[in-house]
Amino acid sequence: MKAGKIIKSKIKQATRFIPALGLVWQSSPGWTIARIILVSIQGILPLAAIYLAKLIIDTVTSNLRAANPSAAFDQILPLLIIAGIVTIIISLCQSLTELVNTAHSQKVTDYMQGIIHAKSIEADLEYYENAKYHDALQRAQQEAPYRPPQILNRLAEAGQNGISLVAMIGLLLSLHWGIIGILLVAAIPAVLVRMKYSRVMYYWQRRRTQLERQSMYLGWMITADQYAKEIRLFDLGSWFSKEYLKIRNKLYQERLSIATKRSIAYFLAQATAGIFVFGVFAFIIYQTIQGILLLGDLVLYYQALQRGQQNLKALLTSLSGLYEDNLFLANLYEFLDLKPKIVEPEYPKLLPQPITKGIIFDNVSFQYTDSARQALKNINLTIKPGETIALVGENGSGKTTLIKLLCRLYDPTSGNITIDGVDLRDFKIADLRKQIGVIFQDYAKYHFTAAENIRLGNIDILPGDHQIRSAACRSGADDVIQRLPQKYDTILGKLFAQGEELSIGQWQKVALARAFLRDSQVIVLDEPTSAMDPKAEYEVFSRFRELIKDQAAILITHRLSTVRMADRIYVMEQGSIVESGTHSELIKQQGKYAYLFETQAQNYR
Ligand SMILES: Nc1ncnc2c1ncn2[C@@H]1O[C@H](COP(=O)(O)OP(=O)(O)OP(=O)(O)O)[C@@H](O)[C@H]1O
Repeated sequence: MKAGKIIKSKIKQATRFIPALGLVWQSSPGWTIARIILVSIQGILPLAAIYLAKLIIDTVTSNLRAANPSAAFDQILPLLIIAGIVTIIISLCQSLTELVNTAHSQKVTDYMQGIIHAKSIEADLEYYENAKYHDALQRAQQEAPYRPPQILNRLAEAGQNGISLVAMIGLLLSLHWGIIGILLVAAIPAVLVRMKYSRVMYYWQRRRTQLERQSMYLGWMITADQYAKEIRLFDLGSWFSKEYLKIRNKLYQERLSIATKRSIAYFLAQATAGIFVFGVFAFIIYQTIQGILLLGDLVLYYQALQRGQQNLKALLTSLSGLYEDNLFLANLYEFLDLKPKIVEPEYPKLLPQPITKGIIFDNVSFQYTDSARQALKNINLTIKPGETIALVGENGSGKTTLIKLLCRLYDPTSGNITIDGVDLRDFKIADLRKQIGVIFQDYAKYHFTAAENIRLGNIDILPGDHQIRSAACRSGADDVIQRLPQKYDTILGKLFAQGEELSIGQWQKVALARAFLRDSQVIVLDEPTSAMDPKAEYEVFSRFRELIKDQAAILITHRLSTVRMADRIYVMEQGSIVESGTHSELIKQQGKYAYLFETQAQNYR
């Protein structure tokens, strides 16, 4: 049983390249066929060229002292014409190959990128917070664009060289059977060297992915706009650059050491092969001098030997390259085989519209993978339809984590979350997320137009829809946008031409408009006004109920003055809810909330 499993997994490993060919085919069937046809023609035509050369030389030799030279030339002329045509076709195929390869490569690259994008979108948020995922993604991105088409090329080359080789072997067998053995023995050491160093490189690359990523990270920081201010003010540029070079140098030394050993081993293998082949050359020349072979035969065998050796070398190179590709394809499949833990239910239930009883957290606990502590402990919490609740608590107390669970970015480790009595895990993920409009404190800044920035909150509405402006009016973003040169058509951020940079508070107003646009039953705002000026913040919170219409709302904020209007306030501490009630109830309790509120209020007196 165990042996059977091992054999099965070995076969799976050895045939990894087959699905990769499927990917190449799917990327562009037309270009794939064109590539195969060209490669096949290029495999056969050189044989024809050699054979024509032999025919021409033999005809010339037999007519050397012909009585009628022009008749002899007439005999040779058709052969010359055919040889010329073959040469032209070979050149044509070479040019077409360049064209086909350029077009096909782009198709495959884009197709593979599409697959990686789809997988990245499907992946759980947890993966993005995990270094191993980033390693796998980096390796997959390295291999995806070129390994699959390379496999196709290698197979085609192997086929091409295989065809030529069979013909050459046929020829050389008529000379001496031992020559084939010599050719094989001569070529094998180089193949073994190549296979060995493919493995060494593969495992080295896997070990070093993280270091490669660290260097990329440093390189990115040096060039990214987010870091430009601090790098200049703290004078970090040269230090980052030095760290970057230190890592690159380490990688360079290690890679060079492997490459040097590989070159030496490869040279020794090739030199051995060369000595064998020269022995065979000597044998052919000796036979010709002895008069056993004709001059045409000498040329034929000489070329057949040379070509045969080249073909065999190329064939074995393709096969060992295939071995290498097969090995490195594991990097791609490792990424493509990642399975999301947040899965769709087999029989999804309809999400209630409207929600009547509410959302209930029932004894929910949660621990991040690889973390020693529980981020949430026995959370019990209710959000009734149309109600506004507030979560307050110190940094790291678990507020954002609670929201991540509500949106099923993670599932609870124990306990459950229900909507009208149905577990969140029983709804289609998209249906659930459609009903929750969330803006996290690290909201996205899209370098698109202002209108698109808001519309991304609900891409089901049309680009020119009046709801975009009305959401902007509710968040205070309209005033900002009206002052931009192209108003709602102005590109935000400085990444693209004619882009206009906003202040942090202005970006936040745009993000808030995105949340208002979402046609959801629940709105979750994680520090929605942290960067806004007091006037803007006042405008949002004094009209909050009106702004969110009949949505249920969850507010996370450290500014306790803004949570007074909440129907219920939950105070969190180290993953637990330690107090809950209305503002006045909590003030009366004289507990944690009252203390925090008093402390903040004192600062304003
Ligand atoms: N992806 C993660 N992996 C592991 N631990 C995490 C992860 N995200 C957060 N944590 C930990 O979980 C705890 C709760 O974090 P959370 O972000 O929910 O806090 P918060 O109350 O929202 O804090 P803040 O007020 O600073 O936004 C913290 O101790 C944090 O270190």
